[in-house]
Amino acid sequence: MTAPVVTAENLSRHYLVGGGLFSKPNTVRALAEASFSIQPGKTLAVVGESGCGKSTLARLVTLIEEPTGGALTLDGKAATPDNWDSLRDTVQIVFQDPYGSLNLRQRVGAILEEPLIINRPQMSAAERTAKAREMMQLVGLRPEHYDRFPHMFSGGQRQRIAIARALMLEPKLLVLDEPVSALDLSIQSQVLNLLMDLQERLNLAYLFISHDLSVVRHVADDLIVMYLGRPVEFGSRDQVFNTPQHPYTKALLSATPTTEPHLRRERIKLQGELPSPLNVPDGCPFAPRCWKAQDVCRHTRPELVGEGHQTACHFPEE
Ligand SMILES: Nc1ncnc2c1ncn2[C@@H]1O[C@H](COP(=O)(O)OP(=O)(O)OP(=O)(O)O)[C@@H](O)[C@H]1O
Repeated sequence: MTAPVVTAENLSRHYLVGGGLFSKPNTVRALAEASFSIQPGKTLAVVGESGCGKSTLARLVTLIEEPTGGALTLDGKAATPDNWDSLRDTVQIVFQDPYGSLNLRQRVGAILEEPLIINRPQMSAAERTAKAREMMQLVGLRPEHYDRFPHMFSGGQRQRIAIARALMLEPKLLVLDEPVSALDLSIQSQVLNLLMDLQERLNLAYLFISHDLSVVRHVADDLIVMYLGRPVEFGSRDQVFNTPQHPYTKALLSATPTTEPHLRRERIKLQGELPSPLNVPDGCPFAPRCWKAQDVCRHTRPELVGEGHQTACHFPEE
């Protein structure tokens, strides 16, 4: 088995908010104890409702923020702030909104070449241009697009520019943070197909963050389901979609439209609101909304257990 491109062990991030002269700050537990690894050429999807910690995880893996706990290994090297600069080429990110993530005053050529100017100062202008043109072709942009501005493109094409920019430094891992959520449904599948094609050609590892399980079903090899900053289920795509073990996963899947009869489920309507990450329940974080919850769930937090397919639940589905 080849070495994973990224390994996270109990990766955690909390934030201190509020507080003042006479009051202590509160702790927001944005991400707690996330563990996973991704092999070259494979996709790990992270799913969950808004606020469950997906973007926090993306920021930690792309070395934008430091974890407050746990360890991250990129390309076989422990990632600590001391060596972040040497690891930045390994991982790049594509954001949800290509309009917001591209500099609208720059032409496509300049957008693509900027990472090389910063990170490959030894490269000549001609080499940078050649690389930009190569990446444009790889993502399906035409040569004449090199001199155009982002506002002259459709949403799908802008996301192609963002993907090309992310590939300029030849990363081994792409963090895709809701990469198709802002696109029309008809364009989503084009961009997803492009991403899958690039993965195969370049043997890229993907950390694919999404709230949309129907998108995830197309792209994921493995899946982490997050709830209130914690992984509650982990498994292969087939394990999680065909035999979900955590009640929260079942509820999410029941709300996902599918054309496959064997995956259709009776709709489970979750009661109550997602609790605040400022006030995470003592026991299982899902207990206040869970129809199976017993006393033990309200007092003892279940660990993620299992061989391969793992669940953090005292009463998992059989
Ligand atoms: N810098 C910060 N300071 C304080 N709290 C934060 C900070 N960043 C994130 N949080 C909180 O951490 C929790 C997780 O946020 P995060 O953005 O990771 O969730 P998410 O799953 O990506 O949600 P969304 O899909 O809405 O972006 C949220 O409750 C958020 O308010």
